[in-house]
Amino acid sequence: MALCIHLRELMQIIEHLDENQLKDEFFKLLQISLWGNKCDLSLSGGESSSQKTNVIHSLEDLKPFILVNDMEHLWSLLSNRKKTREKASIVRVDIVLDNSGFELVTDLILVDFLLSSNLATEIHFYGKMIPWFVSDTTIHDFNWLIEQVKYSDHKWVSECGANWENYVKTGRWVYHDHIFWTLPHEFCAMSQVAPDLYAELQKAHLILFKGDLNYRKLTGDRKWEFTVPFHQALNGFHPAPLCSIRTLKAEIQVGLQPGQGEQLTASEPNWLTAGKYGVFQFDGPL
Ligand SMILES: O=P(O)(O)OC[C@@]1(O)O[C@H](CO)[C@@H](O)[C@@H]1O
Repeated sequence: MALCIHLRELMQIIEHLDENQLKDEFFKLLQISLWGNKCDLSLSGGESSSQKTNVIHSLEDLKPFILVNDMEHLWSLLSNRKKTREKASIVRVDIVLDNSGFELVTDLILVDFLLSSNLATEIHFYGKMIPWFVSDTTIHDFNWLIEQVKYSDHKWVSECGANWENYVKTGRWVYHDHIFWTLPHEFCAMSQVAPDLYAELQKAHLILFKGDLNYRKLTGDRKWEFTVPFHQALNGFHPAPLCSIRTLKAEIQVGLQPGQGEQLTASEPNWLTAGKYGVFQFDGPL
């Protein structure tokens, strides 16, 4: 609820924000979406992991836990495109969703902001046809959430839901299903196994991959050295510029500075799996 209210407050002033203020807000909403990925039933042992404190107030404290931070690349890509594009041209951001519930709210708020700030003109979502893990987003969860938000008793929250419904109706938000997301393939096999999906992703100007499972599939779930470049670990999967937004819950991480992984292992043996650390890891030309 607090996030929807934050978004509505932002909408009131968005036209008056200068470049730096807009960038600050973008970075805030990116981080909220990152930490939204902490809310995962696999970490809470099935207990509800809804957000009880307002995450907006914790962002500064959480910054040291971002191990790779390519948020600047995302800003450069989208803000340059906004400056140079023709008026009627499309800027498409695709988002490969992860958990439903709180994480999905943070994702919808982020992409609503992208449209409202004209950093993007169209958002394409990818959910799962069947959940891989219990909390994975399906079309049912996506529609249900929009409906719940729309019928909130709080006027501003319900306005958010009404806007989201309208985005879907007018085609500014497009939801895609594809069986590939619940097949056992790593993403570098997509162009062979699901060329239609790969071609769809190629239409994006930026693809956001949410969560740990998507990171594992992006990097082929291999035991890479921590310093291997992200680009290399993607193993030829480059449909469009992309960014993983992920808290670490599995024993895999690439693109770190020399010694960074070893230092963390020495001080916090479970740093790879506890969901305490996060990354914004970008690959692509700017
Ligand atoms: O993709 P998510 O939701 O961020 O994480 C799901 C996940 O934590 O569950 C598994 C363990 O049960 C992990 O390997 C896996 O990555």
